[in-house]
Amino acid sequence: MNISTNNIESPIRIGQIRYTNVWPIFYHFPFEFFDEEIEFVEQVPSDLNRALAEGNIDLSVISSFAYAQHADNYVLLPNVSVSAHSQVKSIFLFHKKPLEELDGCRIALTNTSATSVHLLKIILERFVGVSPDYFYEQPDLDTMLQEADAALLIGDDAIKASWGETDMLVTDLGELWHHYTGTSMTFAVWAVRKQMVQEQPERIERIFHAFQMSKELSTRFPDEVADKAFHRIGGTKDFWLDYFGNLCYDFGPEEQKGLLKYYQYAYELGFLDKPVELEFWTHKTTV
Ligand SMILES: C=C(O[C@@H]1C=C(C(=O)O)C=C[C@H]1O)C(=O)O
Repeated sequence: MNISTNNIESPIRIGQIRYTNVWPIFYHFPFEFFDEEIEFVEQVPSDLNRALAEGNIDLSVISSFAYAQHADNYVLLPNVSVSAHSQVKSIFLFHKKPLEELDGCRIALTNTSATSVHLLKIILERFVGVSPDYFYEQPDLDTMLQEADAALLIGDDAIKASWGETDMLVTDLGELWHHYTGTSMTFAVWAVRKQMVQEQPERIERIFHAFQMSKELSTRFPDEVADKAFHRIGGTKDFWLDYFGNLCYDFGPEEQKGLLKYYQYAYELGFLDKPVELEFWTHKTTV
């Protein structure tokens, strides 16, 4: 398909999460076909969630929880997500005591997340049966644990903290969710403001295909992305091959089922105002 064009509209502002987990979807993005039509904004998930809600960006990878909060205003790009069928390997609770003993204890939550903080609350309240006191903090493990019995980190902060010496218990939230529900978990989705779909349908279609192209190339040639991660972030190339290979970037029926289960629990526990359905962009989308 031809994804280049000439036009005079203002650029579409696209949000990119500042963590390695999204690299496969951005690494081979064909910027050369877009020239000055798009602008990339790189931030942590909580900032992108806010920027998309406020209309400061038009299309973004965001926390799946943030999609649920604004589902009326967004459509989802199909066939792309950041999901895990069990272990996610970059969303960890570091804790000084077993989960069952965290009732009434203080838990520090990274201020960069929306999905994982609610996932933790759902799991602890609904499945483990404890009610800790939560507070938000910058993602620095040492500082967090000075004031808390447990700390939740996501993304590269979690990966780097897991490489350090720690006498803590370390729990992978993707694995724990799978243990209790038997389903996968979707942490991030690609959402577009409906207004943008209405104003620039043709560009959204080309951007969708560009992301799909990047995803396909990264899957076919995993070495390149793993190599870049190894040089930029550290660890070993094998670590990153395993990390990217373990994450699921699809958004098919299985991943949707897991996410809808999460939304249902979030609604039942009062974290969401109303039940949520998934609405996908198609090239025929009208709003
Ligand atoms: C897999 C991850 O998924 C992420 C978790 C998010 C959240 O908790 O809100 C948001 C986007 C993703 O970056 C990760 O950060 O490690």
